[in-house]
Amino acid sequence: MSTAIGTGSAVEGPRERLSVMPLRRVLGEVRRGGPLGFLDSAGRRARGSITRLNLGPFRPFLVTHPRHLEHILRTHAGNYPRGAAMWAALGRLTGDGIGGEGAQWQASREILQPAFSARYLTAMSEQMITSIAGAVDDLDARVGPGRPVDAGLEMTRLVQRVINPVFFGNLVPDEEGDRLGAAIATAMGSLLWRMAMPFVPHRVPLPGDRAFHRSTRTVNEILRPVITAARVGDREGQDVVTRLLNGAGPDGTPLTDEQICDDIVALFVAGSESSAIALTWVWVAMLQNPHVAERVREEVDRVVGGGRPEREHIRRLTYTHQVLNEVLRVYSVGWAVPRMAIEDDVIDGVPIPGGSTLVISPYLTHRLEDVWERPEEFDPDRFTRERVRARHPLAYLPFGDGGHQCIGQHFFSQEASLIVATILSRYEVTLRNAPVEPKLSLTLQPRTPVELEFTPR
Ligand code: HEM
Repeated sequence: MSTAIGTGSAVEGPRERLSVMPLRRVLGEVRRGGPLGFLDSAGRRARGSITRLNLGPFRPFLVTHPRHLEHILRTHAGNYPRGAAMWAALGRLTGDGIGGEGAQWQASREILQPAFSARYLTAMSEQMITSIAGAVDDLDARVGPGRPVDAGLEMTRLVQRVINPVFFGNLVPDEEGDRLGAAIATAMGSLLWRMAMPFVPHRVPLPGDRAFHRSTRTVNEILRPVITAARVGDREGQDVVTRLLNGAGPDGTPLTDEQICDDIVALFVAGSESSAIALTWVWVAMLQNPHVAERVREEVDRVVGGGRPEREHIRRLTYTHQVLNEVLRVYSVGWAVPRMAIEDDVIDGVPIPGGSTLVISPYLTHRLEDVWERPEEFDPDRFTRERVRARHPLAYLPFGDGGHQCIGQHFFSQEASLIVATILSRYEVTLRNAPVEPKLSLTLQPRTPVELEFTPR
């Protein structure tokens, strides 16, 4: 067996160049194991080679090997923008700024990036800690022995409380922030049909259309007055709304209210649900691996002690961060990252016609046997500094890579470590419904609601 991919940048290619998965095999695998069973089987057969999936009228290339990812996301990124047809529907909700491509995207990215830099987030950590402590105080009233709660709902609440000050400063009360998050989640869910059938014209009604219009009305009702109020304010805050107000588009003119709204919604869409699901997986993974949970708890006790976490604890929670990394390896919430080839190209000897869709799958890259030893095993020690350095940089990409790499990765890492530390320093946590299996949707989600029991320590 070749091990070259696992040893730094000397990357050996896959055994075959191109494999093809015919429609009858695709259908057979979906019938047997559902969409996730199909994905697993496609990954096992491909073993890193580029695979053409025959899904009827839609024939994307599935790409998983780090060397091929480097070609698409780094060295030839100009030929591979976002823009796969299925994503066009989402554009109705998120606009053409940070959720898009081209000059407007670039302008939004430049405005927003400083609000998510490690440096700024460190400065914001006190506020994050206070938001999390407040949200965990609220949780206190609902939990106790024999009173399990739905982890997905609770993690969503926590994530929204953390987002609120960073996005809106003090402009939106928590309850309105929760209502906004819920409306955006509904709008996104209601687009599933449009994403699955991008060829259906908008004048033809599809399920979800009404819910989409209702929830986007709610989003506007909440956001527009906030933007109007911020416009006439002193505009000195560092929150996302103020930064967008003070920023400019590619032609140097200020962003319109609609563009600001779109960028805020795009940030919610990209950051809120993914973080809540990832945090839900954190509890599942820890509690299904008690030796890991024990090590995390021991670290939290040693670093944080009995009180509230503090800013300087964040970087000292090294094992906790390794666990977060391993969770995102095994449970890659963003399991697919689509791209579109503009012009004909050749990747590692495989011709890619212009106009093709390519689906990069971090979920499958994170399971390549030539890169990861015993990939099915949950082992946070894969993320010690030395072992990370020894791997190809594109062997691990839960937050994507290249120009569109996730803007919120430090945000997630900081909020997640603080949430885990705050909860573990106050409660014993148990999982009531193990084992929890994943299912494939727009994101990789738990198949059933995750029930957690919190017992005060
Ligand atoms: C566990 C949590 C998260 C995961 C797994 C995740 C995953 C990803 C991935 C895979 C991409 C790349 C998409 C592409 O290349 O097309 C991405 C982009 C993005 N993410 Fe995240 N994300 C997470 C959290 C967040 C958070 C907390 C925020 C903001 C608050 C955020 C905001 C964004 C934005 C704005 C983009 C688009 C960046 C661009 O196109 O320039 N994400 N994310």
